[in-house]
Amino acid sequence: MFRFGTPNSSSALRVMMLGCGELGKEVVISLQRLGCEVIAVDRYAGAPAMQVAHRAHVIDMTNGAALKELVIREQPHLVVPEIEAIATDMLVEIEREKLAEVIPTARATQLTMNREGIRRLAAETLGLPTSAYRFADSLEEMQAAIDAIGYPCFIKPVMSSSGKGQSLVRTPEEVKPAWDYAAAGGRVNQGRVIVEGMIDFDYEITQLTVRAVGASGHVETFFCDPIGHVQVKGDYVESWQPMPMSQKAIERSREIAQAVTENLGGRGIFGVELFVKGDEVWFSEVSPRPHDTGLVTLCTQRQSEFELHARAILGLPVNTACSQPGASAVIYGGLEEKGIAFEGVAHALQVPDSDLRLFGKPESFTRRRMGVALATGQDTDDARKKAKECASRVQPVRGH
Ligand SMILES: Nc1ncnc2c1ncn2[C@@H]1O[C@H](COP(=O)(O)OP(=O)(O)OP(=O)(O)O)[C@@H](O)[C@H]1O
Ligand SMILES: NCC(=O)N[C@@H]1O[C@H](COP(=O)([O-])[O-])[C@@H](O)[C@H]1O
Ligand SMILES: [Mg+2]
Repeated sequence: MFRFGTPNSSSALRVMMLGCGELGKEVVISLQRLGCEVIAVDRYAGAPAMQVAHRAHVIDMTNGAALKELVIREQPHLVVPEIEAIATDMLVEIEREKLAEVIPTARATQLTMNREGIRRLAAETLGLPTSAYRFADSLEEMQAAIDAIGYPCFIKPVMSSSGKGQSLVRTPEEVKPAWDYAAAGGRVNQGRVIVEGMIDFDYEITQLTVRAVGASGHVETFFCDPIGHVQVKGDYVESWQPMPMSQKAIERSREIAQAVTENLGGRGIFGVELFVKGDEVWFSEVSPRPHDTGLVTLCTQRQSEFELHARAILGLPVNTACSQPGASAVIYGGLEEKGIAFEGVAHALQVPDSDLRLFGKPESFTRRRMGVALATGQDTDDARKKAKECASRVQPVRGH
């Protein structure tokens, strides 16, 4: 389907990454290995994926005009969104005018950048089980929504990720602070929130689902083994694969993942977030791109989620097999500082079967993810212990 060429020549297969964090960095490395020419774009200079791309641009990706101008100038074959906060209406225009192919589809990026779009699609159009939910544009409306849904419930800005602006509200006293926090924490301040009833799950998983060209010559659906994870303040701190599940829960998870990803369409990997209690499964949300909890696949799968994404978008065959149990543990910055350093790296890698990724983000924040420890083991408990030990030995310190 695509002609593979030589980067920086007229035969190049050009891919533009919109968003250049740790997830994009690994996708870019995979694309580079397949000889693509990669153009990295983000809102700040020196972002992780920029450091491994052919060239980089710093623009406001929520500015549609700036985005289109850059696409016209760079003429990528593929545009690959890596974050939600992008002018997705412009991606629709770019797709319609055939300026580039948008991964997985412009509509998928539009629906998933806003919690309202994907929630209404999943619950109302596809009839999938989700938490109870309502949307609100003011504190008064939010209070009314909470009165209808009941405590405890989650408040989230409609546009946010990694738990930013998210609160768990248990009592009436916590309502106003949750509204204020949502207004401050949304990636694009819209002043609109979703109120979600709390699902009392046993555990939660990410069902990585790949839409790629299969042996039939058509796009088919492929599933990875489930990934278990632990979230703190709405952000993932630990993940492991494979997560043991009942056969029924696995089947239900895959049915839900298939329904959502088929509707979103296109090619690429999707991180379908699900809550599980016994054999019952609820849909939470979906990323039409690699998922942070899927960093674990760097040590567990024949082809990591990043390699799978690169292959799928390029029309190449994929293999979703998990070859060994493994785990990942996040390394946070722990300090507010530019150009930080990391101590204890050699000591960390003395943990048997461990590995590390240090993302190279130019600036550290206390709760910014700066790296991840990976480890394999006899089983996921063993791997989790090793990954956590490895992560704990890495000490972010002032760089000067
Ligand atoms: N309705 C809910 N019931 C129970 N737990 C929830 C609910 N909503 C969110 N959570 C908890 O908070 C976590 C983060 O929520 P969510 O995925 O919606 O946030 P996010 O900002 O999109 O995060 P990310 O971008 O990392 O996926 C969930 O993984 C889950 O642990
Ligand atoms: N849950 C979504 C997620 O993990 N996204 C990843 O975090 C980066 C932003 O990090 P930053 O906020 O540290 O710049 C994004 O670019 C992406 O790689
Ligand atoms: Mg999530």
